[in-house]
Amino acid sequence: MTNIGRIRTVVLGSSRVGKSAVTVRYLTKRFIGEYSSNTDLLYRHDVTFDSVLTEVEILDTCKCSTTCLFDHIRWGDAFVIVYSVVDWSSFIEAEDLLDKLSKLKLPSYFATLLLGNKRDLDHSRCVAVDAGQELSLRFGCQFYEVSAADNFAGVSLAFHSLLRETRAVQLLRGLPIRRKLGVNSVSKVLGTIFGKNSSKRDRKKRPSLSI
Ligand SMILES: Nc1nc2c(ncn2[C@@H]2O[C@H](COP(=O)(O)OP(=O)(O)OP(=O)(O)O)[C@@H](O)[C@H]2O)c(=O)[nH]1
Repeated sequence: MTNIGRIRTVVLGSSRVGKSAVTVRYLTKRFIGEYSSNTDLLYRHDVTFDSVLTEVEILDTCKCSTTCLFDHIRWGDAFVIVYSVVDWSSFIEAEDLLDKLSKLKLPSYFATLLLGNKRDLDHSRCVAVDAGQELSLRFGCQFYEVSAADNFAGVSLAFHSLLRETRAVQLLRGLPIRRKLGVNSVSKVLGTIFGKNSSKRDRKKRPSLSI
């Protein structure tokens, strides 16, 4: 099994949208109704998927200043932006967070998941699924709607999907930069190898082996 290192995940969003609920649901499979915490909490756990062991750190944030938000953005490789489907203002805040993220970090350095929580409260819903989908398309991030209260599978699927993408982003960033060859350059290289493009003068210069 290969260990490719660490993924730092930050869970952001308005207060009371269920940031702690989704984090704890993902980590323990349990739903705990009330969390009394007014500080950020850092969790660590190891995940194995596709036979690769990865150390995952998850920072469950609480409301913080702009400076502290910038620190979180700098720190993270993966971001879960949570809103509640029954709270329109939390959706607006999610949009604002996505905007800040896209302005402060290069796309090759992170992956993002937009997570609409509390879908079990469908009767009081004020954020349509389409609105979430459109927002995620605008910012090129993943999108899931879940209920931390009702369902472990959805939360788990959403986190795993984000972690997979983050790992891919990290792997891509680790690749050596190669000079990109355009179509013309490729045909030129092939022509040089097979001698099709070379002029008469060039042909004379080509090394030849006489026995
Ligand atoms: N119905 C329903 N309630 C939920 C769900 N997830 C969380 N809650 C409830 O929403 C409230 C807030 O949940 P938290 O997980 O503490 O939310 P938070 O975003 O971490 O809140 P802060 O730490 O205050 O920012 C609690 O009463 C939870 O029981 C859900 O999926 N469905």
